[in-house]
Amino acid sequence: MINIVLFGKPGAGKGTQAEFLRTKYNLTHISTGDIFRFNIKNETPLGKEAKSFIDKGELVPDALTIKMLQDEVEKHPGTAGFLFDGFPRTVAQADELDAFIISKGWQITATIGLEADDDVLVARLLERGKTSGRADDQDEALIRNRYQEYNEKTAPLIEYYKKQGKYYSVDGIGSIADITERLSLVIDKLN
Ligand SMILES: Nc1ncnc2c1ncn2[C@@H]1O[C@H](COP(=O)(O)OP(=O)(O)O)[C@@H](O)[C@H]1O
Repeated sequence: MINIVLFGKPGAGKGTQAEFLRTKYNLTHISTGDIFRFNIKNETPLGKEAKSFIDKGELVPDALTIKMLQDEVEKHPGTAGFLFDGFPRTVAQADELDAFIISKGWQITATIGLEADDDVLVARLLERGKTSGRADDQDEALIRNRYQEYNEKTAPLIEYYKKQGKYYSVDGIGSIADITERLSLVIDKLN
């Protein structure tokens, strides 16, 4: 069992890289952003609740997000491991994830942060917004708000995982293939 948290600011490339890593290491990919978007599209009660926060560039409240994550994990018994993408995003979520994973007799193997400058990332998001249909990528004010949320609530997780000796940083600037290679180098050394 190998459980990896893919970490990074909005636009850092988590989703793109998760696609490759999922296949390469046979992991179950859980993207909280994708699950929220799926629920919003299908107008489920969870989607309706999450939408009001996402539309403002705010984080969805912890209780809702944590419950959703746990439900998703429970859907995959017998998996070789999980690739968490977009979760945890707050210290409370990280605490809950630790407790939940430990209650299953597992552990978080590593947190890998994809690092890049804000200017590069904002440009990437605006570019993505032209084709993704994601409203939160089309408005620079919303993007800035997501960075503020990141800086206040998510950035402290770097120290959180460093203290546990589980934080690995990877340069997120370069070709997609180069970055996959950098991530693979980290993952291959874990076992
Ligand atoms: N773990 C989480 N906790 C709270 N809100 C979340 C979480 N994951 C996703 N969201 C919400 O869904 C939005 C989109 O998520 P995601 O696609 O992962 O974003 P990004 O491209 O900004 O990294 C976030 O801006 C946030 O509102």
